[in-house]
Order: sequence, then structure tokens, then C-alpha cells
Amino acid sequence: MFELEHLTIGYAKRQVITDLSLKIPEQTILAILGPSGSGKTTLLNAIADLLPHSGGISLNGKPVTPKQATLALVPQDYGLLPWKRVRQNIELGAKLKGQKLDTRKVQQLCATLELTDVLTRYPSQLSGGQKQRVALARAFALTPDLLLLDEAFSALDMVIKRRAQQLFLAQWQQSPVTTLMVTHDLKEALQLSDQILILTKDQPRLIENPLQEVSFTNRDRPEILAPALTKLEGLVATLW
Ligand SMILES: Nc1ncnc2c1ncn2[C@@H]1O[C@H](COP(=O)(O)OP(=O)(O)OP(=O)(O)O)[C@@H](O)[C@H]1O
Repeated sequence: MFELEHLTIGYAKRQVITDLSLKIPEQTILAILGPSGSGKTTLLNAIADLLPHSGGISLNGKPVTPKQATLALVPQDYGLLPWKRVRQNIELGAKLKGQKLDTRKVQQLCATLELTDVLTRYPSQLSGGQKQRVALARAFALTPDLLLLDEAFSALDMVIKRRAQQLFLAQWQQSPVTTLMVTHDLKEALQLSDQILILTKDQPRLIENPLQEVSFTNRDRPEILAPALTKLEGLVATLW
């Protein structure tokens, strides 16, 4: 169980998240939606312990801190080190954490995320979609307890985005991990998540993804996706 208890986060002059509590089962993908400025990135950064906060953040009853749990954050700009090759970028998180790298696992990861051919390149020699997959590979290489994705797919064009989402899901299904995924994209929330947290000006709402029971592949079918999207758009319109 991943749990937030009375979480409050703010900057010097302004409280951004106030008294947020929620519980989600382990190995859930939670999409976090909210209007611009509602605190999505702030929430993710506080969970990653990059921002001061009050209240509890726990996984299976243990506090989530970098000492107690392995957290992997994929930031909006992917955070790749330009002077390191792709392979070193992928291995970096695990090395910094002092984890012994499982070479076979890294190979499998690179195969699933279609990175095997670019391992000796530098980030500047990659397309946007490839950089994004390197950032995902680095996160999965850590074998995290909690995966935090901050608009991980938003910079990609539509076709590459869907492919990247599918590769992410393929990898996630091989090593399912509790995932919190900030997104602006309602369709993405429906296609990738189990539950959806909608941040609002007043009371945040946690809802079940209406497509939760539908397999990830079937969520592409227009007759399944379209009505769920219309419903979510309606709900969001009333809350924002
Ligand atoms: N370092 C900071 N210092 C002060 N205020 C900040 C800081 N970073 C963010 N904020 C403010 O906190 C609020 C929430 O910002 P945050 O980036 O978390 O929103 P968001 O929902 O992720 O927005 P977006 O969808 O536009 O990325 C905003 O009002 C923003 O201006």
C-alpha cells in the first residue's frame, strides 16, 4: 500500500498542497491530473524528498525516504548527463545508489525499450523519443520501489508518444512497480493508469480509472476509449 497522510507542501509564500491523504495498492499506476499550477510537479518532488513537506508518505507502512526506499524520478527534461554515453546514463542511478547492476536485466531493459543500438551514443545524438526511453531505462535499472514520472511522454509527438507509452507498459508489466505519473493528457491517464488523482483548487478527487479492468491493448479501441474520455473530460470540466 502506498499512502499519503495529511501531506502539506508549500513554498515560502504559498501553500500548494494542503492536507492531502490517499491510499493506493502496491503495483498501481496512479495518474495525477490537474490544471497548470495546481501542484502536480510540487507533489512529485515532495514525494521524491526534493521539497520540504509535512505529513506522512509511506509504502507498506515504511516511510518513503531516499534512505528507506529506492525512488526513481523521471523529470520533465529527462535529466540525462550529456557527457556520459547512453549505457553509462542508464547505469548511473543504480551505481549512485550503490546497487550491484544486473547486466542481464539491463540488457533486457534496453531490448524492451528498443535502445540496444544506441548504447554507445551521447544524449545529444539521440531523438527526443530515444532520450525519453533512456530516462525510463535508467529509472527501471534501479529496480525502484516507487517510480515517479513527471510528464514523461508530453514532449513527444503523437505517434512516437504512443510507441513510447507501449514500450513503457511492456517494461512495467515485466517489473510492475507502484507508479505516480503526472500528465496533462486525459487520454494518457486513461490508457496507462489504474487510478486517477485529480487536483483541484479545493478538494482533490481520487477516482478509479473507468478502464481499469480493460487490458492495456484494448484501451486503444475507439469504442472503448472514446466514451471513457468524454466522461473524464466532463468530470474534469466540473472540477477545474
Ligand atoms: N520553486 C518555487 N518557488 C515558489 N513557487 C513555486 C516554485 N515552484 C513552483 N511554484 C509555484 O507552485 C505552484 C505549483 O507549481 P507546480 O509546478 O507544482 O504546478 P503544476 O501543476 O506541475 O503545473 P504545470 O502543469 O504548469 O507544470 C505554482 O503556483 C507555481 O508557481
